[in-house]
Amino acid sequence: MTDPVLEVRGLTKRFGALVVSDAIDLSLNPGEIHALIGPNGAGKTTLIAQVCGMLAPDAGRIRLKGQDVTALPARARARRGLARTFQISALAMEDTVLQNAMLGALGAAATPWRLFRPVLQDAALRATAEAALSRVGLLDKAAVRTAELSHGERRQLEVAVALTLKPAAFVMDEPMAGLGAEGGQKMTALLDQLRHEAPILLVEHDMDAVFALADRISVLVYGRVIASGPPDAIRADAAVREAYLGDAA
Ligand SMILES: Nc1ncnc2c1ncn2[C@@H]1O[C@H](COP(=O)(O)OP(=O)(O)OP(=O)(O)O)[C@@H](O)[C@H]1O
Repeated sequence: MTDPVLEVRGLTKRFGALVVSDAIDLSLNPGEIHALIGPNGAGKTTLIAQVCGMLAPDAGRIRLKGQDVTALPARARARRGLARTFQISALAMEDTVLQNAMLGALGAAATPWRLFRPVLQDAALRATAEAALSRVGLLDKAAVRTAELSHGERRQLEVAVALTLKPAAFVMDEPMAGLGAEGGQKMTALLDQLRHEAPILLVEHDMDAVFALADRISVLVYGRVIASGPPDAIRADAAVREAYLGDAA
């Protein structure tokens, strides 16, 4: 069996008496989209925050590419290839699409001497940025000011910036939020392709997208994973239907 790219074992987090992550086990394998679903307040955001290093767990371990990263801050995890998108948008609206992608690529290549060079003339950075833009279908907008992009296009650009980091794993927080039907379809098609670049841990409320995309789904209720498996098994799971999906599945 292939080793998981990302592995969570026994992750536990309490806020006072409230157990928000209750001994959670979770893995992300190469090439897969693993969706994390659950009702509001189930603890998805808190779990993701611990995985990415914004919040320290009370107990448990997190491994990235086999290395224990539990004690590392978010930036160090990002440098090791954990790419989080969508929750925090860091796009510079006055810069062009290409400039945003190049600044992302610069972060990935971060060596201090680069700061003394005219960054935007750096051919290697430019090539990395253009490849990422092409991957998400935005290369024809490279010269456009980011403020002029549609909401959906900005989301595509956020994916491109994450791609310039040459990620080992993506953590995506509600990529479909705020996208209309057309934007949602585009994003679904993009994620479908991206899983081959790096596996995706996907938190998403849009059940159509989740069931269309996920190789595996884990269902979180009151901080516990109550079921984990392929979409068909989750759809048929009596406990999941009762706790969460209702008639939606
Ligand atoms: N800093 C905090 N202090 C105390 N309680 C918190 C804190 N952060 C979150 N919680 C509580 O932990 C629980 C889980 O919240 P979390 O935001 O992780 O759920 P979620 O599944 O992401 O929900 P949603 O789908 O609405 O985003 C909630 O009951 C929330 O009120």
